[in-house]
Amino acid sequence: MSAAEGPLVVGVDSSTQSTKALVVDAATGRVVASGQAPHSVSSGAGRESDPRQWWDALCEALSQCGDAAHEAAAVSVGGQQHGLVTLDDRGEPVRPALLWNDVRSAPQARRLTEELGGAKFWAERTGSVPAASFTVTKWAWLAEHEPEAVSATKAVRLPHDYLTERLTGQGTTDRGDASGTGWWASGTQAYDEEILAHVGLDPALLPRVVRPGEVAGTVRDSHDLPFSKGTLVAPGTGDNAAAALGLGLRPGMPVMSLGTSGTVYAVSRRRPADPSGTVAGFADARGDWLPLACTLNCTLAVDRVATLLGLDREAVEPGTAVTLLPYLDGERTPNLPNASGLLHGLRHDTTAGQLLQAAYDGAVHSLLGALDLVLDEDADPSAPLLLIGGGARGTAWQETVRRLSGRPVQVPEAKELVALGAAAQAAGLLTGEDPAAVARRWDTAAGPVLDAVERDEETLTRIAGVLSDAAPLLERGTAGS
Ligand SMILES: Nc1ncnc2c1ncn2[C@@H]1O[C@H](COP(=O)(O)OP(=O)(O)O)[C@@H](O)[C@H]1O
Ligand SMILES: O=C(CO)[C@@H](O)[C@H](O)COP(=O)(O)O
Repeated sequence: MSAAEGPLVVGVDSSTQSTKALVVDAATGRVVASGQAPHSVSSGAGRESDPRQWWDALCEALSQCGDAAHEAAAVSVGGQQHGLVTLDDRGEPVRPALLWNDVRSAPQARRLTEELGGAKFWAERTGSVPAASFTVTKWAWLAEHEPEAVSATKAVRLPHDYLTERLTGQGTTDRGDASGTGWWASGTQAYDEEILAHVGLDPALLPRVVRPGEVAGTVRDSHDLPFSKGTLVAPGTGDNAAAALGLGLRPGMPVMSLGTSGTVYAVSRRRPADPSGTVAGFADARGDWLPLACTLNCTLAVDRVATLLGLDREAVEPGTAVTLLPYLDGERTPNLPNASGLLHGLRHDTTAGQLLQAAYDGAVHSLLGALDLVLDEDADPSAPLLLIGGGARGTAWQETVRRLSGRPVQVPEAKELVALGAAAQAAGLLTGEDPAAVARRWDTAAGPVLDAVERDEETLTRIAGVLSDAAPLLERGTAGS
């Protein structure tokens, strides 16, 4: 492989299932080395991971990159959003982190919304109506169920903050990830002392919010760190905000990400505030906004249906009249945290491949229902939908999105847009450039565009009908759940 033309930077994506690291030539965007290592997530009632696993996975992913990682001049960490990391006075996790897809805090989400002025108050104040994913609801759940853990907590972090702090020794976060906590006011762009006081969280336990383009710190002097001492550390951000950087997004360009979570989002110049709660009014990692809707059931849920049917994930068959709402983990969009999966319309002649197609349709329907809401009114409706995340590699996902959206679909050739976005942020620290401009210079969004096909309104209407008719069942949940 030829020598790099510019300094090397490292971008990290610490997502739900694994950590990916890329070593990138800052001059050209060429990926010089890459690594990946998995994490485990608890099953059963909650979704938890030990943050130390993320660190071990980061070190493993970087060791797969070889010497290149040690030569990096700057690094940035993107991470799964919302997770509640509680640290003791030695900086060790008090308990495993409560992840974004843990729905146990749904009652606290409802209660907090009511106690502090309702959905409109929250949307105007923080940009979002808190669902069970938001960190503030997890803190309230912990206070109620494990008060001893709350007493032992001396620092509260998000997943990307935890990793950044292990590199620099300093507690920092950024506006993108802070905006998913529920205790960051989007109007003032600062921690919201009223909300914090309401949930009994001392602001002194929270990390400093580093500004876009500011250095979060430098790598500490310690022999067991995977970088050289003094390497610059960028603010990092949440994984969706990192992917927005990695695509060099401009307002009006819609993205659909298919991973453990499904997300749809776009960059906006206007601060979002959706009192219906469908759209989370996140900040992006630059200075704009990132209205976003997120589902809990995406690739893992559809893969699970394929496994149950004994099928390869691509073995879909057309012509289904079956509706499958794949809410295996409860759901956030629509907001049905107690829901489970639901099947309707099964006949003697239904094939396994049609059932699998119904699972894809159900997962994509939830995301498309929110797409128009995350786009500004003046966005071009014919702009291609950028399809990213692990699922974007799959033909069945691509074709389902194309058929149900009626839009052209662009699949970037670059696989790891979150890690690339983090790398672009690290490169921006070195060159002084806007990270999104860096990504555009690297041409990271380039990839084939699949032409639009006529939108399958019949399927969308059928799914919406089942969803509406089954609402009481989906709200109630199943016995024992
Ligand atoms: N070729 C493929 N076709 C369809 N799905 C895929 C393919 N490769 C990976 N996936 C899916 O991608 C998911 C992982 O995507 P990723 O975006 O890395 O997830 P996360 O960021 O949530 O950890 C897996 O659940 C898997 O189902
Ligand atoms: O909760 C959200 C967004 O609000 C999720 O998108 C998480 O950020 C997890 O992302 P993945 O691990 O699925 O990429």
